[in-house]
Amino acid sequence: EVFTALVDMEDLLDTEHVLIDTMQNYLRAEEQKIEYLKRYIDHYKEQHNKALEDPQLYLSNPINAYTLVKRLTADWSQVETLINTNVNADALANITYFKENMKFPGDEDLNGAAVALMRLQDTYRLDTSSLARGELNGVKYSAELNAADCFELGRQSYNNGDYYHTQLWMEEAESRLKSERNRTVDYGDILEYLAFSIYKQGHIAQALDLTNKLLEIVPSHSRALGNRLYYEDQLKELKQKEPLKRKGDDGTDDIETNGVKFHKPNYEDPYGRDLYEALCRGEVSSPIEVQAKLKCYYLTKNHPFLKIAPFKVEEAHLDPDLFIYHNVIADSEIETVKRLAQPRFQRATVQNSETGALETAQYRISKSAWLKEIEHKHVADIAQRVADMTGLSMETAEELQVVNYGIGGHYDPHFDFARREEKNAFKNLGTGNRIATVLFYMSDVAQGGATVFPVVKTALWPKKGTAAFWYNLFPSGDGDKRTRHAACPVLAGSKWVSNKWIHERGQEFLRPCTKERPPEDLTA
Ligand SMILES: O=C(O)CCC(=O)C(=O)O
Ligand SMILES: [Fe+2]
Repeated sequence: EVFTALVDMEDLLDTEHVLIDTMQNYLRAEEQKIEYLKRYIDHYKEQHNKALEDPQLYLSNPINAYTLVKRLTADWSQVETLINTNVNADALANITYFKENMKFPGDEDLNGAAVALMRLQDTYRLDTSSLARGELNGVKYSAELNAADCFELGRQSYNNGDYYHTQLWMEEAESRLKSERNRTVDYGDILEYLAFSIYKQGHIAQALDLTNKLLEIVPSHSRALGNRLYYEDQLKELKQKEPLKRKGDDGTDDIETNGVKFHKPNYEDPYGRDLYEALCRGEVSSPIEVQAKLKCYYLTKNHPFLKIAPFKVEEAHLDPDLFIYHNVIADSEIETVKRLAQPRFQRATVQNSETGALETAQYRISKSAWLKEIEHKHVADIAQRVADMTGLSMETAEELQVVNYGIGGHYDPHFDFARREEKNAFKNLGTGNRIATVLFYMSDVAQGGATVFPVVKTALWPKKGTAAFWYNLFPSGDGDKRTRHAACPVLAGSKWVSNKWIHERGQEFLRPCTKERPPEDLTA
């Protein structure tokens, strides 16, 4: 699939270019064919009308007698040949060839791109109409969506069983359709999807109203007729039951009405979705007393060279410590890393915590590749810099991972270390767990794409050339649950990062371990 990384999408523009050319050539050939046929018919008509003025006189002329026969034999066979010429055969052959030889998105891509849009809509609370106008948080980026585009987004959501977004997008399609002079989609189709998605969310009376509206337009619509009876029956049944049921007294925050859940956001649960999304929107931060203790400083230890060119370090959180290093990767290094990684990009995988197998998942959408130090001086320099930044040994560190996130690309909250109960691949490496993470930001991101730490309510915003650094483990070797973090969906722009995962072995003297165990509720 191509939608998972923005760089791969660039190839699609080449594909589109070729398709436009093909279409244009085809159209030109069709037009020429029509042009020839028109010329023949003009000629036929002219001669025919002349003959009709005085048929006998016309035919008494041997030339005319001859041309009449010719028109109906030789000329006519040329007309037939022309009519039979398949100008589209060439075009079709071309298209088949391109489909095999160029990068073409498939249904999976269309679905992935639609799901990504829905994720953005939810995370960033984008209102459907603004999105349809091509606006993201008040910034206009693109052309508008027409009714058919909105309808397709609704249809994709419907196929995914996501009736909430089906309703939003079908309603948008309906409102857009009203102002379209050349209607791009059938109103009846919209109503049908709308009615069913509303029914699926538990609003039977409303679904019935919409179905009746559809039947006013298409009285013989057989599915609608069937649905009307069904909805009427359901309503009768429901009337006999208790109409309202309130949940929420049992400790959950969801209120239920006729089987439909209304969600009341909870920004206090560090493992909940609401806090994560609020952090992505930049609406939540750590308490002001916590922020007041944060400092910026120059780091000069770890390497003699740092006395001359120290690292600029900014504390983003203390205990657990999260550091930002400014200007630690050069543009030229970034270019090298991107250039080497891109041809090797694979859809990023995650480890199944039960089986230990690597697999793709909806909760991590990006493309990634791994680079070895021997491949390029710049890759080796970056590893050395990580050693200088952290004071840790790179002996057992993983290769440099390079990542690009596409439309709505993200990585849901996770730990970088392997938890106690996890079957993990690190065991076989014999290098211990991932003691620390260094994450380089290799691009600015226009909107979205923060790295967020819900437990400590901290968001790091990507800035090209900076890097984040934190320890995943306590000195005891226990995983620090407070380091749980996520990559928020990219709303606009392209996000490139690379990371170096540093392992335990080799750090015994650099970060001595302690026997003292942290409290049980902070470890995993
Ligand atoms: O891209 C980011 O901001 C974070 C990525 C991350 O957490 C990871 O790759 O483990
Ligand atoms: Fe991570």
